[in-house]
Amino acid sequence: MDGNKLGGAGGCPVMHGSHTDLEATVMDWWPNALNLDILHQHDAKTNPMGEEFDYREEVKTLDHDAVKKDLYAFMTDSQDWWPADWGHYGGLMIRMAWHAAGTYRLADGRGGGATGNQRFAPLNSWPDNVNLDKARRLLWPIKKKYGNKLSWADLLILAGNAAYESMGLKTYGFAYGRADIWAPEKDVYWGAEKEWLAPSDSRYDNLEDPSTMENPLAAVQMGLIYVNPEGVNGKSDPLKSALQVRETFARMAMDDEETVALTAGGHTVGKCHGNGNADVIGESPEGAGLEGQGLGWHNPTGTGVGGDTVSSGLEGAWTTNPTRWDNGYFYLLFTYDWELTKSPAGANQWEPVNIKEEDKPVDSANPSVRRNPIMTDADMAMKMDPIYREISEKFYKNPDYFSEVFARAWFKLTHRDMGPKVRYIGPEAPQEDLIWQDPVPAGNTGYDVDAVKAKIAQSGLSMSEMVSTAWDSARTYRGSDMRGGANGARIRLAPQKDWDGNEPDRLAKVLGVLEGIASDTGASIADVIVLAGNVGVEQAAKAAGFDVTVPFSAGRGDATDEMTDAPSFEPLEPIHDAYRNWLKKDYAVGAEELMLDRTQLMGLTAHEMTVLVGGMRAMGTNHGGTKHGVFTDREGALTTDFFVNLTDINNTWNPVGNNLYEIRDRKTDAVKWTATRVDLVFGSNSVLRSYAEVYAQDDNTEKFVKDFVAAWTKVMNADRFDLA
Ligand code: HEM
Repeated sequence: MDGNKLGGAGGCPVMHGSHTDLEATVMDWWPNALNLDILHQHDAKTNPMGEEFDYREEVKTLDHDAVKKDLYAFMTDSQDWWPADWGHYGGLMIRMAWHAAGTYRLADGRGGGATGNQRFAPLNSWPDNVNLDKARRLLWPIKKKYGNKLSWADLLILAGNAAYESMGLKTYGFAYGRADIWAPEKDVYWGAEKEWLAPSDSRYDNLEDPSTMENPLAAVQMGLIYVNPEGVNGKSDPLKSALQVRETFARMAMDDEETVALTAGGHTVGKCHGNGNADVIGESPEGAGLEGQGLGWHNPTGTGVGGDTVSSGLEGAWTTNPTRWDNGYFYLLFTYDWELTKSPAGANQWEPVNIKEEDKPVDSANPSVRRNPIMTDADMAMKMDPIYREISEKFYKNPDYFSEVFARAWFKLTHRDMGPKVRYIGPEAPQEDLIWQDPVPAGNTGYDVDAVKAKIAQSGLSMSEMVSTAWDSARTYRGSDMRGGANGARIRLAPQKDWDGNEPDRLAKVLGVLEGIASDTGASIADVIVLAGNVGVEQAAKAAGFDVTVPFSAGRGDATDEMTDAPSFEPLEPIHDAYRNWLKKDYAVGAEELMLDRTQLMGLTAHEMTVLVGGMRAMGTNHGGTKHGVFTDREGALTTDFFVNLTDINNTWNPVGNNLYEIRDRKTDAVKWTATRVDLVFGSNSVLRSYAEVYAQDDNTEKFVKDFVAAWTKVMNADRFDLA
């Protein structure tokens, strides 16, 4: 091994000559291995605050009024090292907040502004985030002043809100509660390209049809937040841009009206920066030298800042008064014809024909000069696409309506990934129920839990029916945007009730019984579903010789169809745990990756996933009505048989097609059981096998039952933010 691989022959005792191998990981040698690391990111070891620190409690002691006052003053306190355009940092702060929130995508709930991930790679160095490093650094004195009481994640969004307010918009509200992460995320898939801004083509089956973009991606090119401002693959054509804008915003759960409001409202203030040569700009923060101290994109030409700034490469403001919230965007868009031109940096942009001198904005650094306003290709789409045009005209005619729609869409953009309203903290958190928050009414807590459990036990439902229904109800939860879960009992409603993976006929029968018990006892259906699962688990533990009571807290509520934005629940369908693939008989190679992905979204560790799968197999709760994967002759007992049989050296494992395996006795060749591909991963992957071995050991059955009950309880309560 080359002992100097980390940096040559310098005298630094810490890094040079280190024997730590930072380059070749297991994943590099065996790229098809399961990357369990995604389950263990944001480990306590990366967190400098320690486990006792609870940001969500700490932020309640923050002096909100003082922070707001400081932020308003900050907006017009221009610093020489990065001067504010027109003496106002509003545009820059809003772009920063939008880029923090705008990475959110509905398909997997990942991305978004709830973690402060913009501080880390790759986002801190994305080509689309050029010079947002300056925006965050400008905010450092405020962050420093309020310290642990104010996370970066909250501050980035709050700064965007304060910027709008200081320019005259009445915002819809703001909620605190975004705890910072302390290391780059490992689980977010941003695309397979190895080159920044590689052409869009590889992301789409058909570039002409934006709906064919690879899921869960939402941005059209690697390193962009959404679409290319110069047009599809940099080729100007507003109608084609419109199609991409529509698809990418839909993937963030925004409809056409919200999309027009956001684009127009975003570009009502601030400007594009491209007054120079984009080719000479230095490395991004992650690649820049130590002397950059975390800042990148050094611009060696002119002053390199202020009027000489190069960010996107486009140059100019969209409106006549770019530091004021007004209707100027639509005024200019509709008053003038626009022609395609080039910015000083050579980027495509649109400029007005024969614009009146007084409609031109003044130069951002020199108020004695007026400059042409500009539009990006996406802005032109707001006028050229017939659907967008109709909405734009409506906004143009009714500025108050525009302001109202924008304020709500901005709130949704910046809060959607925070989960239910009960998680909002602070005096500006709006009280109104909004459908995208997945509202659930408070549930009854004053009923007799033991009486409900007794009725369930006597109902004639099988253990498998009880456990499967509770699991199916809870497993939609994902920690990436805190949606789904057992609360609300949305498994009774479309679309969940019709998902193949929920076996609609069985589900309807089980729900019929459980709904009857709910109405007899006053418990919510959501609670009864979970209690039924708990009864099943307790019975299974008893059959294995253990008396356990699964912890339970009452109070889940029952949502209605009117409270459910059905289309936005579709992405929660559990294809990721491979059940649907299984039912559709295309049980793909790679099902274990899908299971891993789901496990991560549910917030479970590899160890919890192992005990849950082992326990579910022991209880015979397979989906699809099959018996595949039941590794036990004692079905229905919460034993460690899954692990014992999986690790038994007297067994052989033989593929029998469609990713099924027969388990045979090595000596007699008799078939003992059948398993799925996902089951076998727990015996073949070296890490998962090490966990399986723990439970296969003779003395660890009691530990297994205890660990299973803990993991089960975690899943059933993952969405109970009201208990926090
Ligand atoms: C339709 C998709 C969008 C495209 C293609 C787009 C494109 C751009 C580009 C090229 C810039 C110039 C960056 C620079 O050179 O400094 C920019 C700036 C900006 N964008 Fe967007 N944008 C989009 C949507 C939005 C949205 C939804 C918002 C907020 C709601 C927003 C807010 C801003 C702001 C405030 C600036 C000005 C930054 C400054 O003054 O420094 N944009 N945008």
